[in-house]
Order: sequence, then C-alpha cells, then structure tokens
Amino acid sequence: MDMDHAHTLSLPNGDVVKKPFLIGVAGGTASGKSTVCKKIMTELGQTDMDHTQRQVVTISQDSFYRELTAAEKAKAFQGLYNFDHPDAFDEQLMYDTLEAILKGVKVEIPGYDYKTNSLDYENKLTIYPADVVLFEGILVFYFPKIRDLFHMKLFVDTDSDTRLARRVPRDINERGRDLDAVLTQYMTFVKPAFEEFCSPTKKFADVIIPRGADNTVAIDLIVHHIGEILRPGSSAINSGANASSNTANAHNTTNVNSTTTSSSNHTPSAMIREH
Ligand SMILES: Nc1ncnc2c1ncn2[C@@H]1O[C@H](COP(=O)(O)OP(=O)(O)O)[C@@H](O)[C@H]1O
Ligand SMILES: O=c1ccn([C@@H]2O[C@H](COP(=O)(O)O)[C@@H](O)[C@H]2O)c(=O)[nH]1
Repeated sequence: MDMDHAHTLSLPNGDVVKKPFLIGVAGGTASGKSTVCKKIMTELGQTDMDHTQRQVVTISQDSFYRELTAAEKAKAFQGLYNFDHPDAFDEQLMYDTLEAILKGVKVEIPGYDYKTNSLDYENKLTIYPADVVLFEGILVFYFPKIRDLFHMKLFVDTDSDTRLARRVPRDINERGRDLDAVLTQYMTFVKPAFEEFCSPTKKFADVIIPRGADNTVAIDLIVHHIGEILRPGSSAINSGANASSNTANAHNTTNVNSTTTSSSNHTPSAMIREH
C-alpha cells in the first residue's frame, strides 16, 4: 500500500481510498467529550447527512469494553465493577480497529448498552472511509500504541465537581442506574481511576479544552485547524500534531485566551502544544 498523498492511500489494485485524519478526544467522565465531538461535527457541516456520505465520524471507546461474565454483571448492577480501569477495555481490538480505519478499510463497531453493561450488536455503527475520525473516551491516551496512532490529541478538561453533577442525573436518567449505585461506583472506582489513569494522560494532549463544549473559542480554533488540514493540497497533515511525532513536550504550550487581554489570571480557552 502506497501512502502517496496527504489524504489518500493507493491500494496495490489501483484503488484510491481516503486516509483519515485521526483525532483522539480524552477527558474524565461527563467532561463533555461526546458533546465536543458533536459540536465539531456540526461546525464541519456533518449533521443531517446520510452516514455513508459523512467526512467526519465519531467513535466511542465504550464500544471496546470487554464482555462481562454473569458474575461481573451482577457486580456492575450494584456499582461494584471497575469500568474505569484500563483492563476493562479490549486494547488489542481497539488498536486493530483504528489501524484498519487508518488503512481506509470499512469497519463495523458495536454500540454500547449502559443499561445491560454490554456491547450492542443490534446497533452497529459502520465506519466508511472518512476524512476525519474522532475517537473519544476516558482512556484513549492511556495505551501508548493507540496514543501513537493519533494525528491530533484533544483533552476535555472540566472540573470534577461539574463532572459529578452531570454524571449523577445522566446515569440515573439515561443509563438506568439508581443513586446509591452511581455514588458507590463513583467513589470506589471512577474518582480514583480518573486520578490514576486518565488525568495523567492530559500531558499527551496537543490541545487542552477547559470547560468543554462551553468553550466555543477553543472549538472554533480546532474546527479551523481541521478545515485547513482537509483543504485539498494542504500539507498540514504531515506537520504539527502528527501520529509519528507523539513526543509532546508538556512544557511547550501556547495559551490562547478567550479575551484579547492576556492577564495570567484568565483561564485559557485552549492550550495548544507546539511540536
Ligand atoms: N457544556 C455543558 N453544559 C451543560 N451540560 C453539558 C455540557 N456538556 C455536556 N453536558 C451534559 O453532561 C452530560 C455528559 O456530557 P457528555 O458530552 O456525554 O460527556 P462525556 O462524553 O465526556 O461523558 C450530558 O448529559 C450532557 O448533555
Ligand atoms: O457499563 C458501563 C460502562 C461504562 N460506565 C462508565 O462510563 C464512563 C465512561 O463513559 P463517559 O461517557 O466518558 O462518562 C466510565 O466512567 C464508566 O464508569 C458505566 O458506568 N457502565
């Protein structure tokens, strides 16, 4: 297979397929990862479009949870299963799937049913070769081999009180949980695992988005950058944030403020790392 152009791959049989630009979107639970992805897709004009025609698609890391045994499911119903530990995910399947996507192969990904804690093969998502693939989840930067596949890495940085305040009603209203189980799971697993496994991966991000989807300045900047990358003839895919140069220096950041004044007291709209 020949990687002869920034946006396409030439197959040995002469076919040319799209070479997607892969973006990782990490962040704590209920930080707004899905909402940020939706906003990016909307701003790139991808809503109200047949999914086979989409240039931008979003995949959730939750589609790569390992299947639970009956005993594990019984624990999960009481909030006593650790879904926030890296071992809860099928790392190899995640890697193989992203590799296939990067090769322009059409893949099928199951949905995830939070009410039954299981993969949902009735609601599969077919990923057709796309220009941009967003892969979102709490631990998408945790696994080094997977981290190295991303051309761009975003971290949605929402404070833990706000995340908990969002998670409780979401899990009760949308994920079929009761208050006791939500709080038990949060205090026993979610919070400690965030500190141990998710939060330390923030240093790998190219762009940190404080306040998530509320941060329209950061989202506009990201959308503009993606637009530049996708522009025909652009060489941007091979520069800047790049899958082959994932040695982001945690100290090498530029703060982009939402206001024109640059007082150090302002929370930055986005922190863009320079490579
Ligand atoms: N900026 C925001 N303001 C208010 N509610 C939000 C905001 N962003 C997300 N939410 C809500 O918080 C919950 C979690 O958001 P979601 O995007 O699903 O987070 P994640 O994908 O990180 O788990 C959802 O119910 C969503 O509607
Ligand atoms: O069956 C499950 C699977 C996952 N979870 C929790 O979901 C979050 C990750 O999803 P977000 O949308 O990023 O919040 C993770 O913290 C798991 O604890 C679950 O409760 N049950």
